[in-house]
Amino acid sequence: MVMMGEMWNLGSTMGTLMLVYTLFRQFFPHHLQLYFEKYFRKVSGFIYPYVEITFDEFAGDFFKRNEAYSAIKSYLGDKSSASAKRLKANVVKDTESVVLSMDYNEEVTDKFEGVKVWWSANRTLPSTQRISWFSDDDEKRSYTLTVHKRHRELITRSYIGYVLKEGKERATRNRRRKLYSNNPSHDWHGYRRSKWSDVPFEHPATFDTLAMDSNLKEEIKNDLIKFSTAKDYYVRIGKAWKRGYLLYGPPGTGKSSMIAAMANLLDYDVYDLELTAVKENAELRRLLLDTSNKSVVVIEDIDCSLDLTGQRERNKTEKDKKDEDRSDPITKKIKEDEKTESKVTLSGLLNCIDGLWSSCGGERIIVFTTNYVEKLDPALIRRGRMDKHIELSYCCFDAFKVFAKNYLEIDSHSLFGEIETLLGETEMTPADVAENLMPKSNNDEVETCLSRLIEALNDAKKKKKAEDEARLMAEKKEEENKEVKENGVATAADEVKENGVTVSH
Ligand SMILES: Nc1ncnc2c1ncn2[C@@H]1O[C@H](COP(=O)(O)OP(=O)(O)OP(=O)(O)O)[C@@H](O)[C@H]1O
Repeated sequence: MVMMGEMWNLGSTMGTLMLVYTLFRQFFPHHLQLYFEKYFRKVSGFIYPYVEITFDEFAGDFFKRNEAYSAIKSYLGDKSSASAKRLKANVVKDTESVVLSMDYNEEVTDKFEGVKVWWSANRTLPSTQRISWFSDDDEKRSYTLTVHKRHRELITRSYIGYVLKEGKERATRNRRRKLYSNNPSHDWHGYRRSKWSDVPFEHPATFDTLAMDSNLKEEIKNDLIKFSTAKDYYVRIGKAWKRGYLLYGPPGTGKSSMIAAMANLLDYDVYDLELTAVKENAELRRLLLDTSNKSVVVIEDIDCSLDLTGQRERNKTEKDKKDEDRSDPITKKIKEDEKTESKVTLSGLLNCIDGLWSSCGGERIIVFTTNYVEKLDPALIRRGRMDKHIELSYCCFDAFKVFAKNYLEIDSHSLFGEIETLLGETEMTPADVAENLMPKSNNDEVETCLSRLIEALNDAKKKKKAEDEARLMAEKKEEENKEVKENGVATAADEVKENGVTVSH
């Protein structure tokens, strides 16, 4: 009877425990499970050892490390949503899809061919932490994979490869293109380091919206498409899979728009490199190495950056000087750093480009733009470095037709003839043509817009005529002065000859 009572007690205790466990599982299923598993692993680890494999963001081969880390991040992001249900989601392209990522200190489980593995995301902050508004440059991130020792072979041989492949595919599917720019930031010690920061790349320009000569447009499009699909070709001829474009022409002729159209056509990221914000060649190299495959690296107004005179000393006001005196040592260091001249040199830039181009695996395009091509050092733009030189010039009739189609939705109009003639006689940039064509109010009819453009073109024509006349006058005057001078000298010389007098000037 007593035995029965004891068994009953034991049974009811077990039953209660089971009930509590089930309720716990019901309300905190994931956390509880992971909690038990984690401690079970720790305890049983003495008998059945587990192995841990760590994937650091900045470890190993320079080009591969980021790729592997990113692939794991993207793979685990989806797993995290499935198991942890604690989502850190970024909405991509107006909720078309979401990109998920794993939280730090979160643990995610996965199964591969019946073998269970545990992943955790870790973050190590620098040892000397302080409250600062500076970026967290020294932060180290990694993923750790834990698996039972007896499955080590399977995991290292097959599973990791599978994760990297899957992760890359997911990342490509969820890819959200970015526009990177290099901003000077400061590490924990106050030293300046230029680093990339990004925003979503959403420039709407495409080759359809680009107003330019249609043959040239086709040629550039074909060139880009050929390049982007020519991996095998580049391998065969033993050259790095890179292409350089030099875009030149007056301001407002569409150089920036063309870069956006290129990136949109190829689905590439854009890195807008501000050379004057780069302190030295080593930093430039680091920035360039830190660009991803499938990217367009842009250096705008290369003529202005390439004197590489970042050495534009700011005129200090009295207030600046006082503030400087009062500031703490680190702020002082930052201010001194800001004043430091950019030591990037032409040869440094060329070495970086050529070095980067020959050592990176993936496809990259580099674009230089300038308003003054004649100012550039030939070494910088020689073929092989800048493979294609593209002149973007004043608006031609072909370009105008693109604007008319896009802005006014017309292919022809009775005023087109007049516009064609005027465009041939003037030099108006596409930016100005676009501005005149754009309807200024809801009541603006097509005819109003075209007439406004005709008026602007007529004004530009008159202005050009006046300028041409003034130039001719100036040239004529100069010619006359020259003649007078020459004649004067000749007369004086004749007189000297005749009188036998030597005149010294
Ligand atoms: N060829 C073009 N096709 C379509 N739009 C153009 C073109 N050229 C200029 N535009 C329009 O004019 C504006 C200025 O053009 P954009 O910035 O591309 O010129 P840019 O040559 O890069 O000028 P800058 O040398 O001053 O940087 C853009 O907003 C764009 O809409």
